[in-house]
Amino acid sequence: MERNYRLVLSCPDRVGIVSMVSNFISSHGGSITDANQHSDPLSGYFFMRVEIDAQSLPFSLEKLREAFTPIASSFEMEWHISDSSQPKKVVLMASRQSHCLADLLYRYHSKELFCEIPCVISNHEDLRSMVEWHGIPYHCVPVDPANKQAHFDRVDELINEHDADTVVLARYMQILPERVCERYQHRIINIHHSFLPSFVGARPYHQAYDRGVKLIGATCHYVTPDLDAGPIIDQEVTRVSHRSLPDDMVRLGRDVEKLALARGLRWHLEDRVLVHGNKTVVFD
Ligand SMILES: Nc1nc2c(c(=O)[nH]1)N[C@@H](CN(C=O)c1ccc(C(=O)N[C@@H](CCC(=O)O)C(=O)O)cc1)CN2
Repeated sequence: MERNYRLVLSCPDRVGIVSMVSNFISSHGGSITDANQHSDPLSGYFFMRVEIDAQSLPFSLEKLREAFTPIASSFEMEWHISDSSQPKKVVLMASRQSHCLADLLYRYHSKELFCEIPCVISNHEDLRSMVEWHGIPYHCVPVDPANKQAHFDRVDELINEHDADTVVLARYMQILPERVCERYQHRIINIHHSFLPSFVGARPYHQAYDRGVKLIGATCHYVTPDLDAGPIIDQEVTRVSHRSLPDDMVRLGRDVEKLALARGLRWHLEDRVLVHGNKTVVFD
């Protein structure tokens, strides 16, 4: 597999950004293998993602970062450069529902998702055997409703111990405290089982049934302290009708939840998601 450096940036829009970035790369003999850009007319912000063939540059990733820093500063860029050959460490979290976790474990096991999964954390024992079949450590951290803090302290400790780049809530059904959300800002991904912003919170399919909707959906989003209100990464919908009872919606919803979560995680792993305010630009 070819090794690329991924330069991702956002900054106030102005003439000359693309020219400056491409000239910087070509001046060092770098070869651009993929490039995306977006200029947002309402925010006046510019977004760019460039893949550079690592072998075409005469220096290391660290030297590339050093050389790019003055250019980034001159354009007031928020930016980062990652190495496609380095897998991100992804801690998965779940509760009792298995479909999203099983789907991600399958995609990992079949090497569809390029990442490391150092462990799975759950507040229930139900999913241990499935996870350990994949050779992945399983940490059951029960929740005491009278002392949820202890659960979150242990979760935070485990995430830190495993040096996670990313945390995925695969139908994990506890509301994370603000300090955890802030520590891993834009690195905790959740799958909400509704087409947000409709039906925030618990039991969205029952809310959808009561409302008589003709579409149900799932939303993959970054987690913020405000429940199910974080930047949306991806969504998927499917049709329902008056014949669909809540259990039918739960069954139909599983497929769209899996699809939206897997797509959203892949784009995150490939550094294709840029966050600006409470929205995203996704260079898919
Ligand atoms: N800080 C955040 N935490 C979580 C988010 C989020 O956006 N911000 N998303 C949820 C996932 N979720 C829906 O997708 C969700 C999870 C849990 C609940 C809820 O009401 N949980 C109850 C306890 C339920 C139980 O014990 O079985 C609660 O926490 O009091 C609503 C929506 C994940 N976390």
